[in-house]
Amino acid sequence: MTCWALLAVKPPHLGKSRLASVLSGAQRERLIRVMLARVLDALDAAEEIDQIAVVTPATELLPRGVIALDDPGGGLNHALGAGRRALIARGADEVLVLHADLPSLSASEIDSFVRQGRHTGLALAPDRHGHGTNAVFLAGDGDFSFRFGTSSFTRHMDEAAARAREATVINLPGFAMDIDEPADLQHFLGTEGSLLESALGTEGSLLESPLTPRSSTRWTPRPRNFSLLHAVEHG
Ligand SMILES: Nc1nc2c(ncn2[C@@H]2O[C@H](COP(=O)(O)OP(=O)(O)OP(=O)(O)O)[C@@H](O)[C@H]2O)c(=O)[nH]1
Ligand SMILES: O=C(O)[C@H](O)COP(=O)(O)O
Repeated sequence: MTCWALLAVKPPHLGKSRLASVLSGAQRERLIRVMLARVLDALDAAEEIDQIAVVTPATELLPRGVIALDDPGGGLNHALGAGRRALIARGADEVLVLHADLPSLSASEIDSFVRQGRHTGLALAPDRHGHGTNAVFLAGDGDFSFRFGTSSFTRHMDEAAARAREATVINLPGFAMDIDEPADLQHFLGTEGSLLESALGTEGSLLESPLTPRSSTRWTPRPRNFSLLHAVEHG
């Protein structure tokens, strides 16, 4: 059984536009790079993942050993569909499609997702709101059209039903917490940040002020004891 992970990443200067109200362009690019690196590290450490491929024109983002796939154009769903077919042609028995903006995803969660997904051969990870989809596990080479975009979780469930496939819905914290909107970043800081503060014995200090829109006061991440923000601020 060969399981490939498949991601899609557009050029970083075009990404995370919904965070433009709280992060500068340079900060958004660094956030994209840091989150991608975290996801790739977790995939690398996962026992159930044999290979990793990324559909992207930004091959400079990828560490050695990660396969870059050409982006055929036509948007995310088309890119992932083409990527999955390319992996099946290379011998993949299973493909785990996941997003690159899951900063708290762990190797053990990836293993758990794949193992649970094998029960029905199709698994979906909803985001924490239950609206988006952050990962899709597919066993075999049966057709499945990716439906990322607005209300993608419902649309993926509909796609499963249309294909007469039973979807296993898996809720794991690292798969649920993607960073799309300023509120997601705030939420992430409120969980991971406070955990870190607790470990450092500095409870309460990291979150004393909420994210502030850049239009009024430029939000300056305080990187003191939070590695993700440190990387976003300092590269
Ligand atoms: N290769 C490739 N990746 C894409 C494409 N569209 C989106 N992506 C990637 O798919 C993931 C989800 O995409 P989006 O939610 O549209 O973009 P985002 O950068 O996360 O955020 P916004 O700009 O705020 O929408 C991100 O990793 C994107 O880089 C595409 O056409 N080609
Ligand atoms: O379908 C979705 O859930 C989104 O398009 C996925 O991308 P995002 O969570 O990064 O917006």
